[in-house]
Amino acid sequence: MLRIAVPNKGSLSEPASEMLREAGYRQRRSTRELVLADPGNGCEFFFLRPRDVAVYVGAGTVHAGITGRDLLLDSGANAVEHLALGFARSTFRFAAPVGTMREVGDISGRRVASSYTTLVADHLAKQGVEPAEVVHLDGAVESSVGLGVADLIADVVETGSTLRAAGLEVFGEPILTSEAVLIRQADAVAPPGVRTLTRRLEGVLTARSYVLMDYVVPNELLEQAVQVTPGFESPTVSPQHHRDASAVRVMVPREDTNRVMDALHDIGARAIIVTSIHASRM
Ligand SMILES: Nc1ncnc2c1ncn2[C@@H]1O[C@H](COP(=O)(O)OP(=O)(O)OP(=O)(O)O)[C@@H](O)[C@H]1O
Ligand SMILES: O=P(O)(O)OC[C@H]1O[C@H](OP(=O)(O)OP(=O)(O)O)[C@H](O)[C@@H]1O
Ligand SMILES: [Mg+2]
Repeated sequence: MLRIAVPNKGSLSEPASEMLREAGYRQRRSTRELVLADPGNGCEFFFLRPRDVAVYVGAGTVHAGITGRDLLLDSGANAVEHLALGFARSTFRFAAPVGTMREVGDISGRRVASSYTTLVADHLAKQGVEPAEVVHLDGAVESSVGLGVADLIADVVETGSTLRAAGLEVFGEPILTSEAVLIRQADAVAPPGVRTLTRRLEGVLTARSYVLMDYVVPNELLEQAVQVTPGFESPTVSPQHHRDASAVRVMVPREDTNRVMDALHDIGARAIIVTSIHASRM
């Protein structure tokens, strides 16, 4: 039985379960359930605190798990990133009261508050910067400067609105860009179940980021049209029965859909139809 750890709370929890559901796995109905068997897929899901996922995966008591890249790096666990999952995207940054700090060197001799103290201490050590102290807080880190326990913070930034409300601004280069990731134990060969899980999640990522495009184009314009829609390897081209034209079917990045339709129409393609992909195995 494959054991998979899934965040039970916070920003990662809902989208992680949604992605697993899309990949064909059973997911819990109530947030009170902490373990869920999915015998049809030979899996068991453990709903754990997002911060603890890497600890279990690193110890080898579960085979894989979903967590944030930032949480994985902060954990120091014997686990590695296996597949980036494209949700809960954020940056991890230093921030200080507006107009007070410009670069990472300004942190020397200052107190930095964070929920990710290992990540911050490692980063500063690599930069050769010695803070006075790295203060560990559980959350609401933006309030720590106003309340006088730190001079600056290092925290997750998405829109930046929490920072602004606290009178803080980011400075220096981003420490990290993070997103949800599938992780597995370091230096262990992934069991077959993890390979299936990975393929299924990759299938969801493809279905989310590509559409299927069909169009009809006169044969003398086919090469021009195919240059606009090269697909993954090569588009599928079928002859039209009554005309000197071809029907083309090809995958197109979802974000390019309208630009590509306009370009095809300008070339002379017609009957351009876009379909969402429900599931895929590439
Ligand atoms: N506003 C946000 N936008 C995107 N990702 C976020 C945001 N806040 C936290 N994350 C990501 O979620 C993960 C943090 O998990 P955590 O359990 O702290 O979630 P949370 O949303 O902060 O919940 P809580 O603070 O209630 O425990 C990290 O990978 C972090 O990068
Ligand atoms: O840039 P923004 O869009 O404002 O988002 C970033 C904020 O979201 C998270 O906080 P969360 O709500 O998880 O509270 P926490 O600090 O208690 O974890 C994170 O810790 C930041 O505070
Ligand atoms: Mg949080």
